Formats: sequence, structure tokens, C-alpha cells
Amino acid sequence: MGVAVIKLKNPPVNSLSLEVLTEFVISLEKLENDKTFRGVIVTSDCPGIFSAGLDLTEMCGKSQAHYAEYWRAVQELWLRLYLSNLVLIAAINGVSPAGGCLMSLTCDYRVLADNPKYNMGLNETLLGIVAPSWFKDTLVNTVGHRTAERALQLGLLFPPAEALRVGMVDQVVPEDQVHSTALSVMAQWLAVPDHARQLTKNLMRKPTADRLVKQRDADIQYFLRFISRDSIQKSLRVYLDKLRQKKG
Ligand SMILES: CCCCCCCC/C=C/CC(=O)SCCNC(=O)CCNC(=O)[C@H](O)C(C)(C)COP(=O)(O)OP(=O)(O)OC[C@H]1O[C@@H](n2cnc3c(N)ncnc32)[C@H](O)[C@@H]1OP(=O)(O)O
Repeated sequence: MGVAVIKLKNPPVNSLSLEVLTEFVISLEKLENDKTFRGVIVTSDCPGIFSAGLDLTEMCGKSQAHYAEYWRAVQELWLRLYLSNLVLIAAINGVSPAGGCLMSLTCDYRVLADNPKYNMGLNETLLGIVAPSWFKDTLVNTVGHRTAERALQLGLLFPPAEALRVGMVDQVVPEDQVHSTALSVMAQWLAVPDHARQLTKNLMRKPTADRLVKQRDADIQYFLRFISRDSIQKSLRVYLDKLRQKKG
């Protein structure tokens, strides 16, 4: 039925490095242009981890030019996913904080494996950083304003039952059924004529995407100012050190 699977593979934690973002956009573009494909399942090849989100090492101790290039790539992937003409289904087979969660929220449907370790949410505040307005918009559009407000301020990571309750995911299934469930949901979505579904998706999502498109450069400048602050760099370093010392 013309369904591709994109399996993220950037061990150990599928962080969204500049290279991963760039390759993801290229793969999506190829699939969009190949009319034999109508749907994509987005999943992970790293056991227990869907994606650890944006690559913190890309946002720490680098040049302004690098930050700008990185942020543009983050924007580009979000825009491509959010407005994709393909049916996108996230088969979430691991933990998905911050950018990992955002990536799944851009999909049309989310199936999460029922494992209490597989938390998901936008936890940016716990790192001392702030989810940008378009991250916020994506969450609000999925779970509603009040749930998003509380989740964003507290940096909540939801275990599967909670994620389902607040509408962050559409289904929670046993881990060995995530892929088969994604496939059967895909069949349901592909039963709808493409042109009608695509126009409806556009109707729902374009106003949100347009807000970023209209101020993309300003958003990059804002990111540059924010990420270059000494206090933010310090927060990120402390957080990365904590992650690294966890093992020791
Ligand atoms: C325009 C307005 C201004 C905008 C401001 C900026 C907004 C930026 C928004 C950010 C969104 C993000 O996505 S930030 C990233 C948030 N991610 C996290 O908080 C997750 C952090 N990671 C974890 O919690 C765990 O690693 C894990 C649960 C995902 C996996 O745990 P596990 O025990 O399996 O693995 P380790 O913790 O031992 O990690 C292994 C290895 O990977 C490194 N690591 C982990 N996460 C990241 C990451 N996101 N980026 C880079 N590197 C990461 C970790 O340090 C370990 O490295 P070493 O092997 O070198 O020790």
C-alpha cells in the first residue's frame, strides 16, 4: 500500500544531530516526491529510546554560525513533518523527551509501547531552557491549552497511561504490537482519498506553520541570543555533565 518506514538510527540515544536532521529531511523529500508512497511510519532502531531530542552537544560551546545552521535545520524538519502530504504515524518504541516528543507530535497519529519507562513530553524547563512558541503550538494543538500550559511549565514527562489520558498519544499497546498497530492504523488513514485528507490536514495545520514561516529569521536570531547567554550555556553544560556522570 505504499508505506515506508523511517527508522531513526543514531546510537546511543537517537539525539537529533545536524546530520540526523539533514538526512531526515532528505529522506522525507524523496518519499514526498515518489508517488508510490502515501504513508510513513516513523520509529526507532535504538532499543528503549525513540529519541533523546535535540542534540545538546550541537547547542553547547559552538559558534554562532553553527547555532544558526542547527536551528534552521530544526525548523526545516519540523515544517516538513508538520505539513507533510504523507500520512505520518509515529510508532513510539522508547522514551521521547523534548525534541523526540515534538517529532512524534508532528505525526498524524501516535502509537506508544506500553512500558512504564517510555516517558514522553516537553521537559525543556527542567534543563533551564524554554520550548519555542512553535513547540508550544504543536503541543497545544494536540492536548489543548490547559494541559499544555501545565505540562510545559512543569516540564512534565508522561508515562504511557498518562500520555494516553491527556491525548498526547492515540493508542498504547504492548511493545511487540507497536509496529503491527501502526500498520493497521495506516490502512485506515489510507482508505481516505489523498486529496481530501491532504487539504484537510493543511486546513488544520497551515495557520500554525505559517506563524513560523513568517518569522523564521527572527526565530533564529532569538535562538542565537538565547542559546549564547552564559547562564543558558552553563545550564546545558551542567545538564550534560549530569547525564555523563550518571554511569560513573
Ligand atoms: C527560539 C527560542 C529559544 C529556544 C531555546 C532552545 C530550545 C531548545 C529546545 C530543546 C529541545 C530538546 O530536545 S533539548 C534535549 C532534551 N533531552 C533530554 O532532556 C534527554 C536527555 N537524555 C536522557 O534523559 C537520557 O539520555 C535518556 C533517557 C534519553 C537515555 O538514558 P540512557 O541511560 O539510556 O542513556 P544515557 O543517559 O547514559 O546517555 C547516553 C549518552 O548519550 C548522551 N545524551 C543523552 N541525551 C542526549 C542529548 N539530548 N543530546 C546529546 N547527548 C545526549 C549522554 O550524555 C550519554 O553520553 P556519554 O556516553 O558521552 O556519557
